[in-house]
Amino acid sequence: MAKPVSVEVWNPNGKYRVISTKPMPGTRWINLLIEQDCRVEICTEKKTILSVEDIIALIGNKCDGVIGQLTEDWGDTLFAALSRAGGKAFSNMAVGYNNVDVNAANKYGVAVGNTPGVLTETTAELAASLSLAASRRIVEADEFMRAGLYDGWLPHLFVGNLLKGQTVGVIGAGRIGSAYARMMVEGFKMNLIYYDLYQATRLEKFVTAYGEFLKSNGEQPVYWKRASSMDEVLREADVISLHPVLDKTTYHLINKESLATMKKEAILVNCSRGPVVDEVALVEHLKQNPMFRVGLDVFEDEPFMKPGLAEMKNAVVVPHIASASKWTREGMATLAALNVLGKIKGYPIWGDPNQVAPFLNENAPPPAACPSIVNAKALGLPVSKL
Ligand SMILES: NC(=O)c1ccc[n+]([C@@H]2O[C@H](COP(=O)([O-])OP(=O)(O)OC[C@H]3O[C@@H](n4cnc5c(N)ncnc54)[C@H](O)[C@@H]3O)[C@@H](O)[C@H]2O)c1
Ligand SMILES: O=C(O)[C@H](O)CO
Repeated sequence: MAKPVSVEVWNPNGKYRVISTKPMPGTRWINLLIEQDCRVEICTEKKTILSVEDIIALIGNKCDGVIGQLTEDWGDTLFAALSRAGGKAFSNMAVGYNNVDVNAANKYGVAVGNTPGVLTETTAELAASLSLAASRRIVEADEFMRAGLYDGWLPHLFVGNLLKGQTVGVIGAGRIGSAYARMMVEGFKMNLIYYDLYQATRLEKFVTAYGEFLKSNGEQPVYWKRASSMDEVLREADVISLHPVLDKTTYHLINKESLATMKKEAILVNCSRGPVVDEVALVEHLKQNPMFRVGLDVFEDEPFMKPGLAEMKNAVVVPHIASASKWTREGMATLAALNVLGKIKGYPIWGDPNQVAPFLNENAPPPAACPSIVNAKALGLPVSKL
């Protein structure tokens, strides 16, 4: 039998039992659930990553919905347990849902929510931060300073790359990739080359208009290009940032061969998912090419790094914090809670998961809809007319 798991309970007499596998930032998400007659149980176990057995114990015999995390393995076993407990709703507190077997959820009729939009700018800002940290060698220089090694200005000390006028490459120009591209183009006047399965029309229009604005001010304009292959981006760009979903088509998209295609002094940033990069090949490439630099927020075997990565001076590494701003994390919690609540209450699905602002307005009640359910079509759930 699974060990009991410690929880904090809110509104013990609520009609619907909703579980959150982790404490989440803010209190709005808790209040929204309580106002709609939910008993909210928040797992307070100390261990960071809950096992499938821990979550089965949390679900118990009666559970209407679960808010879970990207570190959890939501497959057949958990959806079967949730379904047995009468649950019909699950939401990841994340936009990515590669940890969720959506087919298994469909089999048990469980709606799967995610949290798009609210983390777009925050995540893009971290990708921009990593681009700068890597190009200007900020972490290396900080370590040098703290080690007491600075004994005076030198012409060669921590020389890095200038971004202005260089080319930024974006692989996966969806919400986050496009927001990052705009920051790099507008902030640093970089040219853009991107690769995506779909045309990023709004992004193209933005770069065209910004280029015209610069030209009209007598400045060097910026340009964009949609690449016909990922290799074109790898060959031409000076800074390359990865923003695709993780699926079969993007697993090890960056590998030994693709790394060899990139410029020797290029910068690679990954704020998508670790397995998009073959990390063993990356470590080898970093060893062979000391002027090649990376900024990584995500890792192939989180929470671990592949051997050798931690020793590489040309790598900047942070622990999957790209969406970690207060506003975003509270908003993610709210969207996840409203996905679960909406399904429990039988609400329809919000028409455009890219426009979630009405759910985030603290001064008005949220719309009676589920903000983002990824398997809405498969489950035949109705779309809101709001
Ligand atoms: N590090 C973090 O904390 C963090 C935060 C938020 C999101 N993410 C990751 O970023 C991903 C993207 O989020 P988003 O909101 O921008 O999603 P999105 O769906 O708006 O964008 C993903 C883009 O990837 C493109 N794509 C899919 N397959 C591709 C391929 N084979 N080659 C090139 N492009 C491809 C899609 O067409 C789409 O435009 C999420 O799925 C998640 O895994 C990570
Ligand atoms: O997919 C996501 O949302 C991130 O990885 C966590 O913010």
